[in-house]
Amino acid sequence: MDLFSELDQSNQPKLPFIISADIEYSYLWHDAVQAFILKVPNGELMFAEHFFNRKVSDRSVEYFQQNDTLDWKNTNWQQVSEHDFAQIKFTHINWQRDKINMYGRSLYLPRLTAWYGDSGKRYTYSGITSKPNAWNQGLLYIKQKIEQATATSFNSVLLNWYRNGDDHMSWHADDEQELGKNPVIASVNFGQTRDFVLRRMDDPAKKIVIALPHGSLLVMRGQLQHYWQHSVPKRKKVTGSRFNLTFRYIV
Ligand SMILES: O=C(O)CCC(=O)C(=O)O
Ligand SMILES: [Fe+2]
Repeated sequence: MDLFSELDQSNQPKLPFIISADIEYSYLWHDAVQAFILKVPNGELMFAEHFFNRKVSDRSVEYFQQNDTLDWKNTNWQQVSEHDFAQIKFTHINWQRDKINMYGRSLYLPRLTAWYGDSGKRYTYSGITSKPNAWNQGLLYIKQKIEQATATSFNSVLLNWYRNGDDHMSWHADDEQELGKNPVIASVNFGQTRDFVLRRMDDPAKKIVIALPHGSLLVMRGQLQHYWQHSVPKRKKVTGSRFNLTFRYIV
């Protein structure tokens, strides 16, 4: 019996990801930050399942939805009409219902979005170029915690609000030029748990599925955006809201 290998394993929690059998990977548990570091071909992920405590996480869900019109706890946001939504003034977050052009038709994105960042930075996502909203206290609090844990500085954040399991994000890579060559992207999650799925660009059957719960942090880094795509698929059984914040550094 190899006593020492057994000791090592007993210290290391099991990685809570579903990984296709033909992906070569290795991981370690980083006790100081209570996070897994996963190395996959052409990239690295860091995952802290309980990065923000319950109090901060619950408060964030409230903070993002506070508004002058509707009781956020009892609102089915998916059913608020375009007209009604446009009348609502959110207290902290300037939520948008963005439209994109697809094959000459204008369609709503299947989620709400907001972009915050240092002034003077322009950013393009889903073909939309926008100017950032100015930082507020809540977002700066979250940013500062993420910067400490990742030893990285960020100057912008894209917020996504998935109102229920119908809202989703299609396959893409965060490979916009303004993010630089090998960006560090830190993704923070509040509200309903949703699956985040990665797949190899050269072999889309190779997948990694990560359930991202309330208060979790997932960091993507290395060459990942050049070799892997990611998505947030529909989940019919999910009825409530999920908020995702991806912190980025715009060059
Ligand atoms: O909601 C998520 O977990 C992913 C968001 C994302 O991929 C993005 O904003 O680029
Ligand atoms: Fe992305």
